[in-house]
Amino acid sequence: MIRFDHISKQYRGTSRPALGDVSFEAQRGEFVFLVGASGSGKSSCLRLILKEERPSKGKIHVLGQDLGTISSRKVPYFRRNIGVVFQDFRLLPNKTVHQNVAFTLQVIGKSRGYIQEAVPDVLKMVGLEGKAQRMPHELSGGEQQRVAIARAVVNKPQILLADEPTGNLDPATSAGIMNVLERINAGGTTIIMATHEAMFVDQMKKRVIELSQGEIVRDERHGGYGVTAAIPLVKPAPAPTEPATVQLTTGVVVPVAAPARQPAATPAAEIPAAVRPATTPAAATAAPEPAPEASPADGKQPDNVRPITRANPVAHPAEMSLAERLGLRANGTDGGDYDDQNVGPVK
Ligand SMILES: Nc1ncnc2c1ncn2[C@@H]1O[C@H](COP(=O)(O)OP(=O)(O)OP(=O)(O)O)[C@@H](O)[C@H]1O
Repeated sequence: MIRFDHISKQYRGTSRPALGDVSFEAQRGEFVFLVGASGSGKSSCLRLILKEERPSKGKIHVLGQDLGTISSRKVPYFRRNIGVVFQDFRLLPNKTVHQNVAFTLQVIGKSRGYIQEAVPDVLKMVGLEGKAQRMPHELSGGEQQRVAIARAVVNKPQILLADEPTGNLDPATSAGIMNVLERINAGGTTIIMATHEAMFVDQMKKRVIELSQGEIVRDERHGGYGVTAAIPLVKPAPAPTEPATVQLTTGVVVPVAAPARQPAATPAAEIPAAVRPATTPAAATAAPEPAPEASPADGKQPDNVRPITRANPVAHPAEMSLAERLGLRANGTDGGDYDDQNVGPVK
């Protein structure tokens, strides 16, 4: 389904490769965690699978196609088989939940009737029934991510790529998102997820590929997070006397109140605003699945929020629109009626 054969990737202007001689194969229906320290090459792998980047060496096959042979004109068609979810949700802020999800289907030319049926179905699946007419700013961070997941899978892609989808969310909200992803995977969708979430990786016992400085250092069938991939939290959550838990659909019970990683010495107040999360997720309370998270009514920043910790923040080309990144339109083509440039976190 996805095969990397001796892939190296060196970005222009850099002195060392982001990926060096990476080979792996993911089978249909697998759930694969990509773990590794910041800058180890996880996002680069996802971008290569999506053909957003080209390898410097080696061959990549996705869904039976050699990506090197797909012309730029055909890339949007290729990407229709791949859903993508980002850490920062990337919803269209001026469109309702329904319109955000319908967007995927409109761009690929589905009929109004099809869209009217498909969107409520997928919103129900992600636990957002009754929220179709809300605007993104009226949703909690977890709910916004559910919208983004609904948008990614409404087209029933064979592969879902998730780049730190819980990176801006507190543990309880993240557990809800992981449940949604597990359900999608149980339906047969292959999921490749880059993450720093030690807790879920440890509990879910899925395949784990660990990268270190662009090389695969571990590929375990039912692995855990490991020690080398850890990055610190901004601020430790208060230690509960009796940890709250959330049960994943696999039956795994995950503690939600305690942080999975080692706390950092830096207090939250000292973290510059620029590296704080762009959203204000709901408080870390154990909510029964699949109830979506409550919106943070008081506007207070929860204690156990992680910053967007990128050692080398790399922006995607500014000129690349949402539709292009979602694989719905060829790079640089006309935006048509879709106002898709104005994307990003809405809180
Ligand atoms: N477009 C780019 N241009 C130059 N260097 C890049 C580019 N994209 C990534 N890199 C570099 O490649 C390396 C791997 O980056 P990548 O984003 O794949 O890591 P990552 O494991 O996803 O990190 P994080 O956990 O922080 O998201 C880093 O050294 C990064 O600086």
